[in-house]
Amino acid sequence: MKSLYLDPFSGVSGNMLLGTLFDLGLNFEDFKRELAKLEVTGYELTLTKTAKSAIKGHLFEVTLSAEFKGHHTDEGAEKVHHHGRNLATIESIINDSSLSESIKKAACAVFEEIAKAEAQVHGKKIDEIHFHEVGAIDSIVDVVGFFIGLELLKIDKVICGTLVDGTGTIKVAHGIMPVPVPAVMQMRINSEVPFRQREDVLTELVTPTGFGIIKFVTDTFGGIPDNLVVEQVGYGFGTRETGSLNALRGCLCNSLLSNQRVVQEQDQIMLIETNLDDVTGEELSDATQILLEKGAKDVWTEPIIMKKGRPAYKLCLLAAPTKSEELVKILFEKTPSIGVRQQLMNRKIMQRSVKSVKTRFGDIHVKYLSYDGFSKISLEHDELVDLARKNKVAVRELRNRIMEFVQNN
Ligand SMILES: O=C([S-])c1cc(C(=O)S)c[n+]([C@@H]2O[C@H](COP(=O)(O)O)[C@@H](O)[C@H]2O)c1
Ligand code: NI
Repeated sequence: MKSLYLDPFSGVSGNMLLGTLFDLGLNFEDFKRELAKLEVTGYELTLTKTAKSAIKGHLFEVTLSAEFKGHHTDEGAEKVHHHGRNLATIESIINDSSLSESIKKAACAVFEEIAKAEAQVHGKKIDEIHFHEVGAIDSIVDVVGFFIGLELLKIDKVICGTLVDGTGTIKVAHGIMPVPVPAVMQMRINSEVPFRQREDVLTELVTPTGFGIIKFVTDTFGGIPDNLVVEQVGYGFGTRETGSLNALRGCLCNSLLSNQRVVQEQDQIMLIETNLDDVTGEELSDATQILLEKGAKDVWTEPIIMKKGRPAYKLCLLAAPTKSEELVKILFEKTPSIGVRQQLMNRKIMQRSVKSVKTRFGDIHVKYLSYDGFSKISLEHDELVDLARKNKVAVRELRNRIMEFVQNN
């Protein structure tokens, strides 16, 4: 399970997102080959490996080819909105391509989000919003390109920290706009995207394209979860001069499972419990999901009968003691609970190391476990199920075959 952690300490834009993916190893040639499936012409891509504030990273830029440059002028707002490509045109360019269905769906959803915001801001209908020539090509490359990048890098999940914008105003083709720019402010309505502004940076750090992508693609907002190991760090530069490092930092993370080695045979764990007689099934499921995402080692519910014969649930979770405060807060926020019980427990655990093993059915993570002279192995179940499906074999049979292979090699 590969996750991309984004740290937008200096905001986010389409080219910063792509620069970051290139710095994390996205291959430029593979990227261009995939992007060509859009069959859009009139642009050139530049990827520069450079350093800013002595930090090395990648700068990704989209420029219009000479024949298109001639047509672009600094038009007024009305003209900008009546020339170029509207949402429907952009969606048909994407949907008529031979890109994967998931890229098409994701890119269209982001364009729809941005166009809706622009329509609201400018008081127009969504189909009246036209991305002018530069903006259209640039945005198509950035939005579609980002999802191509995620697919090529085989990223399963995106986690993002707080978006940091500047303050003040910026000058665009049709006037002066406040920062955060209107389309970004519009997309922030009822969104969970964490956002703050730097008073010392008097320009835009979060662009509509950057915000639209982050809002759609992010699975979880917050810090890097405890169960992830950072395996690679990359920087994608922005083009604005901000007076400090203008970059987006990305970290490729893997679940601890991939390179975990636990040597101690005992530790301490916190058991947190709360009894709930007024919770809905929806709230319970939501709370369970969030607690797991935020680092609980396990979360489960037990049916109980409470005072006055009330059928109820006990929501229980196990967590590292250092995580308990954060998780208790989530329990209070996400359920009707007004009190929780905590017990610090001694835990016995098997020593373990995890290795990726190549088998003729495919790669699988194997856990090697030992305790006081006794040892055993176990296979990562989700991967086993995937391999069973791919190889059209029953899970049980595949487990036996892989276990036999691992034990004999
Ligand atoms: O051209 C228009 S209508 C326009 C609207 C807005 C609003 O917020 S509304 C913002 N901008 C600025 O244009 C550039 C390009 O943005 P991308 O997201 O395409 O990179 C950026 O500075 C926007 O804030 C233009
Ligand atoms: Ni606009």
